[in-house]
Amino acid sequence: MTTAEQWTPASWKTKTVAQPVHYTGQNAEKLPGVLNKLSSLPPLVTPAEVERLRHQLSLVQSGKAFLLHAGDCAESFDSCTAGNIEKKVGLILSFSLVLVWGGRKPVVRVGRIAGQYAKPRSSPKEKVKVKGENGEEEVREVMSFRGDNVNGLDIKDRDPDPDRLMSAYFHSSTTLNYIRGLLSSGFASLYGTHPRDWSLKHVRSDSLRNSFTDIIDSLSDALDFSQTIGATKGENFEGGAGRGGAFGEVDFYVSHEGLMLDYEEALTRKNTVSGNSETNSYYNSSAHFIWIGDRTRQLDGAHVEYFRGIRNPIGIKVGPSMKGEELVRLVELVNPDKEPGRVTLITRYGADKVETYLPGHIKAIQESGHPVVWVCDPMHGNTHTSATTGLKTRYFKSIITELTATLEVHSKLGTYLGGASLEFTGELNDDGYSVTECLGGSMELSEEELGLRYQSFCDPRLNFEQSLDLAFLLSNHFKHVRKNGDQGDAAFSGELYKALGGRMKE
Ligand SMILES: O=C[C@H](O)[C@H](O)COP(=O)(O)O
Ligand SMILES: C=C(OP(=O)(O)O)C(=O)O
Ligand SMILES: [Mn+2]
Repeated sequence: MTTAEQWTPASWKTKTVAQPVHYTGQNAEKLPGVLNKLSSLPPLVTPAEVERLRHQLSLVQSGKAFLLHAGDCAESFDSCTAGNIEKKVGLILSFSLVLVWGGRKPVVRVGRIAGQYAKPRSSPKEKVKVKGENGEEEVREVMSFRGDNVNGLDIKDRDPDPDRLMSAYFHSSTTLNYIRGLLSSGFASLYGTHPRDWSLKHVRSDSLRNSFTDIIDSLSDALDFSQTIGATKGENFEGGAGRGGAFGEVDFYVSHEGLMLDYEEALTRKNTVSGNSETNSYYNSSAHFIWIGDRTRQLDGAHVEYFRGIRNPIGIKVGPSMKGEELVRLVELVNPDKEPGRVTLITRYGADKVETYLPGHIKAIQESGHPVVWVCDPMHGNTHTSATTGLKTRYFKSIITELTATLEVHSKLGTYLGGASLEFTGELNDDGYSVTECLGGSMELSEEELGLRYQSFCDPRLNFEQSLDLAFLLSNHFKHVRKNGDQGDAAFSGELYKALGGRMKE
């Protein structure tokens, strides 16, 4: 292992790269020119914004705020449209509004947006059915789709092309520019939907609809009241009056998996400014927050080497194969000075595995004395292929069961579940309908309906309605904790939870 002194933005190149992308022929020749250009382009985010998020994450860690990390599994260049960005940001704002209402705590919003273009895959190759020259169907093996900044979804476009890295930069910057514009123009309060506009027509069960209606009524009343007395214009968590947040009206941060290290290195900048950021530190300027995936977190690997040298707050995905001692060594490597707000552990085991793995991970970290933010990703351990359609999907009930189980373990061990990491989207199809990628929820989406509007390029996302179901549940939980002072047991197992398919304890 190299020492801290020997870190450079390029020192990862001396290590083994998991999930590598190989450019060949002319594409390999093009790569240095593309990276050179990327390294001279302006940063997408600034050191001061990154420091602000670090600070807010340290508040999450101490239980004073909650982190909502959410968005697409994989963004695509084609879906970078004004409408889609508005719907995605709108859902994050709506979700966080519901949480703030229940928990009376600030929510730190970090979108999986403006750069989430690279995917690790279970297998580097996949088999696809194509029409042969004589019109007959044949099976061909092609490189798996690795996200728009590597190759294309079209099977004729699977060779990795470095021009896509440049495109990723410009699509990220366009997305970010529009988000900044929206939020400094009053989107959060003026153009985002008001809870009273949320339709509950999709909710199949009458009692569930009544419960949701009650929540929406109380939330809307609270909003109307605070607007009437002008409270929303005053001092708030975002630090400053009115539109004083980092992104205008409210703070909003962007994130992606830091998978393509060539790209991350090219966007790494040494900070020369002093005052509101660390002089001479290296910042990744492609996003406020980047994370290491569960497939690329090897202690002696290239990703950990790159991540340990940047100043940004980072996430680490923690799955069932992580050993307790390995987790501590990893956290030690990326945060030797035990700085609060620097490391967020995103656990993703699968609903049935939480009790087996999470307690050991929590105890190992507790004994090490490392400050971390604990976040639950209830999505990635709960993916399966639907037998009837062959599509990847997730049950809403597994998602909420993983969340409940995680909350309970944290409650028992005296740690704070600081956030949720979700794959969801508010995007609509041309006819105004939500995507159909996950099963269940209050709309009781069935296997037969999965194929109707399956638009994800990688993993299945909760749609607007299913996301609000989850927001109501979490919000209810926080309200319960606020009023009763406990975190686990009854808190997440009431009528709402049962009606939405959560697994009740025996
Ligand atoms: O988003 C996460 C991974 O990229 C994804 O779950 C991998 O999916 P795969 O198993 O289809 O490769
Ligand atoms: C790849 C992802 O997750 P994980 O690394 O946890 O599988 C993801 O968050 O899309
Ligand atoms: Mn995913």
